[in-house]
Amino acid sequence: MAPDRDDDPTVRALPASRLTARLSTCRPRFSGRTDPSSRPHRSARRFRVPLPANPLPRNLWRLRRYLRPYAGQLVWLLLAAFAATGASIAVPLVIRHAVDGPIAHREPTALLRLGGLALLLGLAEAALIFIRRWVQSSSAVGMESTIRDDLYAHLQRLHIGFHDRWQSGQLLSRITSDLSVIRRFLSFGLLFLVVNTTTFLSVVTLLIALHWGLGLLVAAGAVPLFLATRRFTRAYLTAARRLQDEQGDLATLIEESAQGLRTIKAFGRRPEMTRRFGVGAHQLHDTATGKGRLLARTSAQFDLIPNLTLGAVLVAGAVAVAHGSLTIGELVAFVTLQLMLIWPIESLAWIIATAQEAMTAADRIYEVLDTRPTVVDRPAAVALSSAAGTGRGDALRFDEVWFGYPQGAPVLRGVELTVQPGETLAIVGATGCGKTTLLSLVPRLYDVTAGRITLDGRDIRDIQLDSLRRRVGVAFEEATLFSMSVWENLTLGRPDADEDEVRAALAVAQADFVYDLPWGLTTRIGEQGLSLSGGQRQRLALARAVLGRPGVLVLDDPLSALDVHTEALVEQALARILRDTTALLVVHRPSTIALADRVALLADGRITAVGTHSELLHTVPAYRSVLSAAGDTDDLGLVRS
Ligand SMILES: Nc1ncnc2c1ncn2[C@@H]1O[C@H](COP(=O)(O)OP(=O)(O)OP(=O)(O)O)[C@@H](O)[C@H]1O
Repeated sequence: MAPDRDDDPTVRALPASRLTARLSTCRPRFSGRTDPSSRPHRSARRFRVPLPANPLPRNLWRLRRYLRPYAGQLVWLLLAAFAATGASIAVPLVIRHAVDGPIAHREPTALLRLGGLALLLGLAEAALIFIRRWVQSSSAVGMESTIRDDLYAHLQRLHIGFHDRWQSGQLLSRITSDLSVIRRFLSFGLLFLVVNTTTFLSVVTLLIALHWGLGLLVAAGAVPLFLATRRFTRAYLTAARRLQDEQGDLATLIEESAQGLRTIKAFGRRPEMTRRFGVGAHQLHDTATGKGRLLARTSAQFDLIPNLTLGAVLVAGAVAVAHGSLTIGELVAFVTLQLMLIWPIESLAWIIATAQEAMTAADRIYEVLDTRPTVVDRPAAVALSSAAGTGRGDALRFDEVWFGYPQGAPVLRGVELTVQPGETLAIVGATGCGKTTLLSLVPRLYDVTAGRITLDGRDIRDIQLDSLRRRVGVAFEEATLFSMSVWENLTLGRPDADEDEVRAALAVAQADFVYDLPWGLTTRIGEQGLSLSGGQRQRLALARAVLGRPGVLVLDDPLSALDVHTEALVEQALARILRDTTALLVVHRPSTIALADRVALLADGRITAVGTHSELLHTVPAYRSVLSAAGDTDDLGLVRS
């Protein structure tokens, strides 16, 4: 049975417009950072997982659970496929009877009957192939979408540390092209493997039954096929993997170029990026060509072997007919049956190639699925009673907190800090000292390496994550907005928020501009909110954080992108919110310190001073120097007064 040519990856040309969608993946790669103090660039961290010495389809086999819901359909599919093969095998046997019977004895009525039977068999085969394809498409697509749902849900569960390490282009390609490779194998490759093997065995058995000597000659063709297959599988697995690695690299490059287009253009780096892309694309082209040639070489051997045996059978068959040990009808049937073996043998290289690609694709998918989330609910974790919106606030305490990123020196080294209920505490420190890191620990984006953080006296790891994150409102300096409506962006953490709450949050963040957007709150904002200015994005992110007045607010320099006038207005409104909320603010600009009741100075991974702004200004020289480095003296004067 011939594989559908459309699904043969070596046959189909890849339109350029579908490049990103089809870009495949590589394993996560990590090369370590040369400078541990610098923020790592995600694409620079790479690690390669070497191919196992004896690659086994273990992970592909693990995917069988996704086949289970389609077991009934698969049975029908196989029955239809086997029946179609049976019908096509029966035709040569009918021809044999026709040649040795009605044709030899000139009996037109019997010939007509046998001709009609052959026609019916042909029609039955066509109908069965249609049924097989119909069932095949629905089960394969359903299976693919279930695996995709699971993978996406798992990615959402995984901790931030995982996403720090993995290039998003790699994840994207796993969830798109790797799954397509697996679908292609499960729906076509596997089916053809089963059907073609069965066809081969049944036809060879029939051939031996027709004439054992000639039959064994055909069966002997399997030996060189087996040897060629062994050589091919090993080499192809390596080539397929290399290609997927390079596709992943290129996908990442395209993704980063698209995201950083403004920077690339502003710095006039277009030619350099084009050159880098050219190098990657060229390498990919060479690897793909090498892989294609490997397949072409093996396919040629697979084409040659059945044709050589066919030639040998014709000569030996003619001799057998001459000696009377074979009738002409038997020889015609023998040769017709043998012709049926050509495609199953020729397609073997394609099937093996598809299987190899599916094996590596399954490996890559399980590299993600097998990663366990490390930031999870403890078994006895409790849900917080909903105090959000009551204005009660919670006491937040950092108790001898240590934290370091993997493969880096500790960023926080025994932080001791208490934020009283309803208090606003500002964290000040030199750039890169760990302020954002400290904030990220509160909603448990990362877990502390040692020590503990408590909320109302309870270790935050003993609080259910969902419940903790509902209580803690967060806005980071880089305001991330999604390709959704303004409303959806605002209510991301509070889908149950009503219109009044949204209006109040927008008022606090001075983000009323959203009502002037073409469709108001239903306006869809572009990818990452790019159609909005930096200040507008920041105000929306702030509104999202304060929506529903969370008990704890964690804000990372929330006003940095605002002009002085808007900043003053936001500060006024925010001050009212902060009055009865426990808040931790990272502050870069001295003017924002006015929002805080107290200030803590973070230096060398520790809190080295805590007090009111004026206390620190007068008594801590390091505080003065951090602030004067961050703002002008007017700002300091403003706060001082
Ligand atoms: N995801 C990460 N993986 C590894 N290291 C990181 C990561 N994020 C930050 N770091 C490192 O941790 C240190 C503290 O970074 P952090 O962003 O917390 O500093 P910061 O005080 O907020 O800086 P800034 O004032 O410039 O915003 C830096 O050395 C940084 O390179």
